[in-house]
Amino acid sequence: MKWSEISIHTTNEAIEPISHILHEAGASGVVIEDPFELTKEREDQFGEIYQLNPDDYPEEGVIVKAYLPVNSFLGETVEAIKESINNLIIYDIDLGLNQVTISEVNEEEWATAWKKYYNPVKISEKFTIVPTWEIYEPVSSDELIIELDPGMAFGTGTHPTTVMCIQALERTVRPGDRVIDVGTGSGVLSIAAAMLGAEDVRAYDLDEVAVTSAKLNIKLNKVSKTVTISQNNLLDGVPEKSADVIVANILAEVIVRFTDDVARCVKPGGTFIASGIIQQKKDLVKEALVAAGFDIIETILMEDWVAIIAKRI
Ligand SMILES: C[S@@+](CC[C@H](N)C(=O)[O-])C[C@H]1O[C@@H](n2cnc3c(N)ncnc32)[C@H](O)[C@@H]1O
Repeated sequence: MKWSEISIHTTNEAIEPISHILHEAGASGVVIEDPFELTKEREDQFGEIYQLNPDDYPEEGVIVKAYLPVNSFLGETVEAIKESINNLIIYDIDLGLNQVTISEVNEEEWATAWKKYYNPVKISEKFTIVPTWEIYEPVSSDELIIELDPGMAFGTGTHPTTVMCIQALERTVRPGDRVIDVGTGSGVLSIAAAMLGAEDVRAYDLDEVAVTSAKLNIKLNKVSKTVTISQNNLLDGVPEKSADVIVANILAEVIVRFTDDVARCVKPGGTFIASGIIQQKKDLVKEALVAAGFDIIETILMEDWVAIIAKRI
């Protein structure tokens, strides 16, 4: 397996939570480079004094390093790590410089390096995800094919959090439904909803890169008549009771912050599909959903991730 090195220049205070985030993201092990180590005198096992190379250490703060497996969703893993680290500000943790770098390949090469690990993959009963640069012959006539080039946006369609959303959409969306996709990334969930017969799909993302990527993919999959993409913060400004189904593959911390808004925007009897939740945060999200007026219908697990299907009372 190939590994990519991720380094985060941060503070002593953030070592513990960042190490935790890296472990949760599947890092093989975490190394801390703290300049304090340079001031200690060390003896090796033969009694000789040895010195560390100061070039390996930052002048200020610490560097937390870890290795991540190179696979088709490496880009998504790195984006999720960055997002989780940025979220630590909510807990008043000083992140210092908060510089995240990926080594071995530079950022530009890295944006395309994952492509060779990204192949056509059947991710649910109906859907197969096909990268735009691959030639794919459908296996059956009722197979639904989503062609994707996520670029730098999250959403190759193969990440467990996305796969669970697509499987849940497949069981939930009925022809004629109005669907809202919060945090659309590459647009993959909106495309799936449109292909399942939704009449109107609104896709929102805060990130401009995601909006551009989603627009391209919507066009590519010929669902522009059904899907509208806008740059928007969560459900800000969305009219009440405007959706039969709302789907959000976003972090647990973000989901709990906007469950009341989801309850406002979904019709009574409508469905909320929440994903991007790590196992440990499952109960936190369930409690927030129940408090906002939802019944929990189903909890789906895939690897360390959880998706929750909830119905508006
Ligand atoms: C985990 S990705 C999911 C992408 C895609 N929906 C999927 O399932 O593969 C989360 C997306 O949410 C977006 N996002 C994060 N915070 C947001 C916010 N406050 N409002 C809208 N979008 C947000 C990110 O830019 C990112 O594209």
